[in-house]
Amino acid sequence: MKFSERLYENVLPIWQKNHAHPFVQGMGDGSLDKNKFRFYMIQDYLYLIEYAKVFALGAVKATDLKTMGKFATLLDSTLNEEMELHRQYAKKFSVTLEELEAAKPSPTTLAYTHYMLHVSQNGTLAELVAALLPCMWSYWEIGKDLNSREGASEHEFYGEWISMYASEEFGQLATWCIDLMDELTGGKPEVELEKLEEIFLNTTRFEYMFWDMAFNEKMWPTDE
Ligand SMILES: Cc1ncc(CO)c(N)n1
Repeated sequence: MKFSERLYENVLPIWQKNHAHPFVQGMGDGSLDKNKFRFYMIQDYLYLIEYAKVFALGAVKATDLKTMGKFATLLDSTLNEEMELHRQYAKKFSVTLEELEAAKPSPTTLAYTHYMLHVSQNGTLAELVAALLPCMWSYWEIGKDLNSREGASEHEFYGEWISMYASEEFGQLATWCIDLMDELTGGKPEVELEKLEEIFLNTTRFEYMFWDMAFNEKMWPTDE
């Protein structure tokens, strides 16, 4: 069994919870409250600023030019394509770019991005890939799932989100990361694989928490 298949099997129950989450379901059937989506979009923008740095660190840790180039592509597509989607949504909500960048991260956004950056800065390239893989892979799975629903990708508001994450291009980037995970783990001892499994599980858990945070528009409980 490929290591990526083992990772997938391990977290499948959590991914099923992601797909069933009312935030995700609401994007699929178009019923999601736009204020919840607005909250999500701002937090996701802050998330992506930090996430992009993980790709930059991937380029630093890569040991060959091909891998380095691919991380550069991922960095570019995050900053200039994926975040452009968010900027377009922000426009629809009359949120300015200044407001977007000056927004404050929620505890979940802060915890998730700091965990990813901590692993990426202190760990091996395989650990960095284990941390970022659930992000790309689970969004692609959710995108494809929602895209398969009648009319979902044409929805006047959530259609663009669905089309981006279900796209061939996003899928190819996710597939590249899956293959890289398998390449980097070939012949690795079980103790190392278990460490990677735990990192993958942790960011998978954070993915679920991110949907939940957005649905509940959850900031610091101390400010409530
Ligand atoms: C929280 C989160 N995870 C993954 C992605 C996909 O890049 C995203 N945009 N946001």
